[in-house]
Amino acid sequence: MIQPCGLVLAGGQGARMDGADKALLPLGGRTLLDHVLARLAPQVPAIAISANGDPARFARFGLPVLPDETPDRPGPLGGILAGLVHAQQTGASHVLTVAVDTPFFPADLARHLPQRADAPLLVQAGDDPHPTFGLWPVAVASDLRAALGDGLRRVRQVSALLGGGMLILPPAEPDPFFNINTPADLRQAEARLVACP
Ligand SMILES: Nc1nc2c(ncn2[C@@H]2O[C@H](COP(=O)(O)OP(=O)(O)OP(=O)(O)O)[C@@H](O)[C@H]2O)c(=O)[nH]1
Repeated sequence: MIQPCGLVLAGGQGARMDGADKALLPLGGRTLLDHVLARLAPQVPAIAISANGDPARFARFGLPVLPDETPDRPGPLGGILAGLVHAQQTGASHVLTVAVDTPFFPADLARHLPQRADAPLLVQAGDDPHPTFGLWPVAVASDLRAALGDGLRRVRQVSALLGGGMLILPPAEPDPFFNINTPADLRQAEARLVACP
């Protein structure tokens, strides 16, 4: 059975959130990163945080903070590549990525992982793809680096290039993959927490 290293994608510009560091935004008295780590920790043997900038802001979490491998090219792929390099160094075979702005993601996500995966598998719930959630074999690190060097930026595009597929989950209500991009999304998430604490 695959025992992936968990990787929280926590970089980005937060442009739709007025430039806020989304990982540290408060939701129900805890940060988004607290929520996501609490969901992920029971599902994987180890976790790292993927983000550029000063790692000291995440010091209290006591986890490795990985700068993007390609900081000059924004987007999750540079973070995923950093996660693959880190996982390789720790002896893990795969990385399971989750997005810090998606605090209600399934608490049983890892239960849906296959017995083996030689190419990336991106999560899809029903008909909706969620490419920041995925299972990546560390063996694709050099091909991913090459794809980034060729200027590719979209997770789905690169996954397809690497022979990847989809990890299909059943759709659920309320949507576990509701993600927080704007102040209005954050208010909606607060209301959801109040309705189902
Ligand atoms: N490590 C890393 N993660 C990223 C980067 N860009 C986005 N992410 C993460 O990928 C997920 C989806 O990010 P988006 O909402 O598309 O982008 P964003 O930059 O956070 O927000 P916007 O600027 O409003 O688009 C979030 O979990 C982000 O933290 C990046 O350059 N590096």
